[in-house]
Amino acid sequence: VIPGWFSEISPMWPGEAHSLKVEKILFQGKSDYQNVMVFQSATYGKVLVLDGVIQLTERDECAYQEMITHLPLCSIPNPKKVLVIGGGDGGVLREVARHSSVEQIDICEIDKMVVDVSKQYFPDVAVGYEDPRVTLHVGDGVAFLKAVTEGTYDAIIVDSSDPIGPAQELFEKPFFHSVSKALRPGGVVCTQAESIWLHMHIIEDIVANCRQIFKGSVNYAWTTVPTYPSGVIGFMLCSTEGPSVDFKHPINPIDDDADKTQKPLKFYNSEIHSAAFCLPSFAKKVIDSK
Ligand SMILES: NCCCCCc1nc2ccccc2[nH]1
Repeated sequence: VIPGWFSEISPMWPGEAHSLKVEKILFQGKSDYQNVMVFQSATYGKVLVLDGVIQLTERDECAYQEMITHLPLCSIPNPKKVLVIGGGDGGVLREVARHSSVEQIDICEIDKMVVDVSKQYFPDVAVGYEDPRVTLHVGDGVAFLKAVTEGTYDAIIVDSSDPIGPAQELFEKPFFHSVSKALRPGGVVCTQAESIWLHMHIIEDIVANCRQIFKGSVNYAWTTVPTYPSGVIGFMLCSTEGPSVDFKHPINPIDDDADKTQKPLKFYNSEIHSAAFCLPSFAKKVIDSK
């Protein structure tokens, strides 16, 4: 360990580790589910770390939060009821709130400490909780979805950490099945779907499961997030049988929809929406063949 530096060492990305220069450790705790740490970095603002894995930094969180939210919500007309699984930092809530058609935002986060730490150290991210449409459920997303009435939601966003730890079940087939049942016909789901450089096997399994369960569209998109391993992270976009969804061409462009009281978008726009679905050949070969 180099003094003054945090290195993201994990068996999920063997032989490599992204490092950030640490100015000051601001919080360290252990919840019922994971170790939670916040530190002030030298160049990426404050950083949230769960079990040694970087979850967000103030400097680049906009890329991930905006893409995971607007890729699904800009692909359907008038989303009204939205569910967020995970995402305890509140950043996805902040982005969902930009859509004036949305009437109800439910969030189910398993770890209360993540919510409390985000509100204390990342106010510009946790601002999402202030929207009156938001209801927070602290609990396991798997159990929450089992209790949801069929066809309730227009969109579900699964903002999970990685498959090692509390989020493991959110990458498995039964969970995708319960997501499908909770969505209306032509409803959409967007999940955190790892890195094409590091996790092609995980992605292969997710795509195969999604194609079996979601009878609408199934697409993989990706974006750049400098502080995630390999500097990229992907998203699984799926729709249920019903009114067709073309994820690659946004029909509900947020560019002008943005609510004036909120800060402008830093990353997402309709061009980068379409570009996100362009894949390198090694990934296309696996994803399009499943
Ligand atoms: N190794 C890539 C990890 C991606 C993590 C995405 C993410 N960031 C989060 C912050 C708080 C709660 C859930 C979260 N999920």
